[in-house]
Amino acid sequence: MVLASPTPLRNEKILTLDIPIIDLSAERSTVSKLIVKACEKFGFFKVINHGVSYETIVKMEAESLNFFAKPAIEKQAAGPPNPLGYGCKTIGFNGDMGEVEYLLLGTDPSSIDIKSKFISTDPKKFSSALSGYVEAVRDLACELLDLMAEGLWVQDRSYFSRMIRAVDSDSCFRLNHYPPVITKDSALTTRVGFGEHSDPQILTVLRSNAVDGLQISLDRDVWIPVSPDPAAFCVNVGDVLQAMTNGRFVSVRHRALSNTSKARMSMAFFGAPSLTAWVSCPPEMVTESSSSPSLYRAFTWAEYKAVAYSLRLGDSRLELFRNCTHERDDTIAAQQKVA
Ligand SMILES: C=C1C[C@]23C[C@@]1(O)CC[C@H]2[C@@]12CC[C@H](O)[C@@](C)(C(=O)O1)[C@H]2[C@@H]3C(=O)O
Ligand SMILES: O=C(O)CCC(=O)C(=O)O
Ligand SMILES: [Fe+2]
Repeated sequence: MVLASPTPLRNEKILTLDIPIIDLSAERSTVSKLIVKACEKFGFFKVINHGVSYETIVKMEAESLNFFAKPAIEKQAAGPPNPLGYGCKTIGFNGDMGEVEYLLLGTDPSSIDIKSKFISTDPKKFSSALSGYVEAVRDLACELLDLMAEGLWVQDRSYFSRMIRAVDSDSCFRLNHYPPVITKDSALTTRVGFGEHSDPQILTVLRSNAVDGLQISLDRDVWIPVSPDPAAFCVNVGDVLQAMTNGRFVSVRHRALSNTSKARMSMAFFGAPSLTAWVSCPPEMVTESSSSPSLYRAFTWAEYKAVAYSLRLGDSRLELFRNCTHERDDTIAAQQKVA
């Protein structure tokens, strides 16, 4: 397997080891065990033979390419990202910046139809490509969540997937475009496209073109490049799934660096609960005795989302929901010091 070897940023180490690749056409109980292992160890894995058709993917990719190729003034008509819409370089509302432009979109049919008018000169074509893609990756996300429930011996197999399937689920979709970094002396430079963060939702399903840039961090200042594979989906555990598995699955910090010569494009589906849904563990994940006490207090997705949006991209938010008050107070104090 060919592994990406980008230039490390200052004081950082790069580890060349790839995340697990899981073949979804293999035997179900084997697949579910492998997924659980990957979510515990890396919080990330790739899936192949995932069942999403090539046609669905290329249609969406073509729409994304068309949009980002437009003149800046036309792209701005789909902005600003408050929080949905087109954004360039600014990420969120608290001063984060990156070498990226993006479109953040809702996944419900009415929001897709409304926004498409500002995105494409053929809104029907855009909204059909987007709804087809979103439906396919949502189904994939739900299938993966059911496999996780099976691997964790959670009796209610749709405990996790039901949240994403809800008609009022707050799932969203993001198209990212990282333009090539052009320097006068054509020297090799690495820039941060999308800074270090964890995803707040349940599960992220990401597909990128063949340009590298995605990296994950299991230890501070140590980065593992994820080699790009346009035929696979890269899947990662979000904060809410970490909470719902009582910390067994890890929501791992990741970032995207921009490559010097080629543009990276990624498309990410973030599967989320509905705003009013309560986030809590299935009974199998918690024991009253000391072996697995409940690590996080129950919260609604609306509450968690509000906290996420009030913080910086790289802030640790799930810590603020821990049942152990001392650690939580320490995190708040440390974050207030930095701000
Ligand atoms: C700085 C921020 C951008 C973000 C909202 C936040 O306040 C913290 C989480 C960020 C993130 C990361 C994953 C997704 O790309 C995203 C859409 C999300 O739900 O949380 C972004 C948010 C964003 O870009 O608005
Ligand atoms: O572009 C990528 O590969 C990463 C994007 C990402 O992490 C995000 O959109 O949350
Ligand atoms: Fe992310």
